[in-house]
Amino acid sequence: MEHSYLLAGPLLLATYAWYVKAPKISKDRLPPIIDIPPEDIFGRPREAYGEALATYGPVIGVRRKGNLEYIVNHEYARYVLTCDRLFSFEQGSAAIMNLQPIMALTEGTLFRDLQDFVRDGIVARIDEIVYRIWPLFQRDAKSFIERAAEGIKTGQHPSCFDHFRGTIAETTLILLFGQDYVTHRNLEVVEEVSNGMAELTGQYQNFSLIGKYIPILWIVYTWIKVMLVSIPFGFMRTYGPKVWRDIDRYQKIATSGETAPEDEPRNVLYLIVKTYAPPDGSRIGVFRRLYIAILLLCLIFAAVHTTTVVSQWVLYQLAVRPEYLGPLREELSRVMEEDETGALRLTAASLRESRLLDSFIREVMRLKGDTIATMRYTTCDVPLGDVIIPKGHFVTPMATTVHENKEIYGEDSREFNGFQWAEQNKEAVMTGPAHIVFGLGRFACPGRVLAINEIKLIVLSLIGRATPTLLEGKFTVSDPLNTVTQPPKGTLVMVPLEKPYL
Ligand code: HEM
Repeated sequence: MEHSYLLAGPLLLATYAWYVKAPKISKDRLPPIIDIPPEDIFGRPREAYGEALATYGPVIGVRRKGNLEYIVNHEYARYVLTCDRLFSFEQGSAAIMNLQPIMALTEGTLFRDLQDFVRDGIVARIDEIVYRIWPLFQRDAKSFIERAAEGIKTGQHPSCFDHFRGTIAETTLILLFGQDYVTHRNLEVVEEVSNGMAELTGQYQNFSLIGKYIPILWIVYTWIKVMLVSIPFGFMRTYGPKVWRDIDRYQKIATSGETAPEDEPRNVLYLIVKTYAPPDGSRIGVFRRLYIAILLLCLIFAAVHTTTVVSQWVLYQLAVRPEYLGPLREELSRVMEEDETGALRLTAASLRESRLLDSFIREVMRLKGDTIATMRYTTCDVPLGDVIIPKGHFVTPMATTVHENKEIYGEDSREFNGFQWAEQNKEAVMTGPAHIVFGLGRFACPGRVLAINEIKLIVLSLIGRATPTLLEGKFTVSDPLNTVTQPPKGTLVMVPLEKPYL
């Protein structure tokens, strides 16, 4: 063939591409790839992954929703979650939540910025926040119990999840933007955004056949629906003009030097504007404003959905364990404080004192069956014991092996013991190598202090007025692979107390 030497270039290129792509790790050092059928992954993940780990060793590879994921058991959970140099939180979380385009646009700073704003804008002010939000929880608990009492007569039971998602949405709105944003439409949009982001990040993917079997199609569809329709036409249209004006207003307040720190607006948007105000006095630019919108959207999503879900797990567990109600109500009467008018209320100090409830919440979170909840991504080939996980892959600890580890929790590790953590001084917000509900290490959930306080407010304001029961006497797990963002399935019925505590 004439000029056959011309083929040499493409051939060399192909050989080079093959060399680069081909794993440089010898086959016997790669973790075993285990074929777990999708129906087991989605239907009985704890057992399916647990059996595979027990049979093939502490690190296995499993294909799920189009990705090869490496799963580790309790032995390596701490190492994987805390060694950021080898296992990237940012890349893992962005990819698993379908947020890579946003990460690319924000040059990877998104998660660190979220951490900082939650820490400085929320956690540092938790006492004042609880004082501010207690009346909302009181109001909504009261109205829920009235609706529940009506429901007992008519058989139309109100949804506790929807009701308190509204309360948490309102709290979030106040904390992020301030009281003057609280309108019916704005609240609806917060809930829509929270739902939209939940869809975008795959929280309902396990319920959809396309999501399970043709994940790429599902991702493209939800991206278009949420990013091109819900967010621009919902969030941007409703909040955009006011947020734009407030950024200008806040920038003036932050840079004028005329406002005393105690008179500055006390919301996260102000803190963000103050942080990003250019030192030369110029206006915050359009791209920075877009980034601020992304931060706020992520915070809405992180703050509303998961907390509401966990509050439901706690209430459903209380409904099937009525023996815990007496001590918890006693604790409620003990920790309530009198305000300046003599009325009883819960404060941040009362919530810190609610040690039994704190312990109960920790136990519910430990045993609710989280499986794949925290994600990392290898930044290089990483040796783990006898195997090497190749660069550029997802790695996740199987949370059930951590939370039910017999070496730590004893032979009865799956037995529910609601008050054990009060005796052991382990608070619900404390993370550790044997408790990874909020993740672990530098990127552990920054909002957990707020979340636990909100859950306590919901539970105490309800059990002080009524007794939780379940219509069918039991609940089921709606998505066994996703207990973090899916509430249990069942009908919660609150039976009003004759003599309420509140
Ligand atoms: C019970 C409720 C909640 C649960 C179970 C939860 C759980 C988690 C988990 C597992 C992570 C990943 C940690 C890791 O991979 O190591 C995370 C991250 C995060 N959470 Fe939460 N979370 C909750 C509530 C909240 C709330 C109320 C907020 C905000 C106020 C929040 C803000 C965040 C943020 C911003 C991140 C990303 C971490 C970062 O930027 O470094 N979370 N959460």
